[in-house]
Amino acid sequence: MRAATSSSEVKSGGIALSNLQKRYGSAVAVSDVSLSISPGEFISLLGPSGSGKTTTLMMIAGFEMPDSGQVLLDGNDITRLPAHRRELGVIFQNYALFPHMTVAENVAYPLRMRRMAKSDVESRLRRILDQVHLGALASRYPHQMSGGQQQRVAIARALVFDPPVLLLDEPLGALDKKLRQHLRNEIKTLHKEVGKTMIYVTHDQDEALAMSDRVAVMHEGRIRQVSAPQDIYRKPTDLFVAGFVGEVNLIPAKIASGKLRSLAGETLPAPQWRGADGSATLCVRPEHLHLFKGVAGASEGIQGCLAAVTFVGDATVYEFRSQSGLQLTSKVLNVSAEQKLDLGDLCVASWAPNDATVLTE
Ligand SMILES: Nc1ncnc2c1ncn2[C@@H]1O[C@H](COP(=O)(O)OP(=O)(O)OP(=O)(O)O)[C@@H](O)[C@H]1O
Repeated sequence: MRAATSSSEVKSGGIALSNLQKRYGSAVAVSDVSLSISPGEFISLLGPSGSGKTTTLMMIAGFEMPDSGQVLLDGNDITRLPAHRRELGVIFQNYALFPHMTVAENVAYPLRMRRMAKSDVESRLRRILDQVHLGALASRYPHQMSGGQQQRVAIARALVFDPPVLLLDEPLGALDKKLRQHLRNEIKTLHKEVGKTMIYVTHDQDEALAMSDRVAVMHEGRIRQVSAPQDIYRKPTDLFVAGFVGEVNLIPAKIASGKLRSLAGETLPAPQWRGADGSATLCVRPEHLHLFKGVAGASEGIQGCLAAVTFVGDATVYEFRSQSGLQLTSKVLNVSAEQKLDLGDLCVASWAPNDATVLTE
């Protein structure tokens, strides 16, 4: 028999979005978004400004109604349910704490709204404040705390009523870089501890890659790819994703008889190609592109010369210009002080076949 719980049924936090569509006037903000999120998963919606991330999150939260499509929570259609009846935790960039309430009062607010018994409020409050390391600051007011501490209060307030899903809209956007990094680790740890489904909106690719089980990359209202962070970076399936996440060299190519050639006719190292002949773009990350000095006549790769060398601390960035005018970037970690290439050196740019991704439109 299932253990007795509070009034509502226990929810496990699985979310399914099915063909969600939202327009503002004639502008399409979200177009045909479908996504299945497992209970306990940490998923990021990543994309540039205006790509539809917040609108998607707001439709899950119930603050926006889709024009068509469905939002399911644990298999139940909640598309038309008002936000306050969805019982999902929501955290915004600007904390939205009540300035005249202490930390404890802010965090306890959702429980008081639900008319929870005072003793239960106290025990829940103590537990959640400990979890976000705010136990010692319970009687402070928001203006007496740093931005990072205020954001922790907002997280505690969203978690205190034990929602199955936490929706976070750029929660670290207002903080400086060091604090962002610190808090993203804290949120990740908290995610492991509480095991809630977390849906995290960000335009910061490092944040999305570092925190998520999966990343959904959005562009112009559509999801372009949903994959584990490693696959988003190593195996982009879409030109927008390849260019948006990390740095990449994009080399226009032609495929003939399964072989890839640059437009200047050079043979390009690439994984075995089994698709149709035609045009393609070969993607190779700067850290995978190697420059070999003076090997004119090499059987694979692109010939050219070194156009710029930039020392960036942990690495050196080499700008290479091919004989046909292509500009490519190679990044080499500075493991020794030795620099093997000089400006103007003739060299061949090449890479391991499996480090390249071939994309066709
Ligand atoms: N209330 C609104 N009225 C009119 N247009 C809107 C409204 N909300 C969003 N939009 C438009 O819908 C599109 C998607 O906006 P959305 O806020 O979802 O993008 P986003 O990816 O979250 O961007 P950002 O990172 O800048 O917040 C944008 O073109 C935006 O201008």
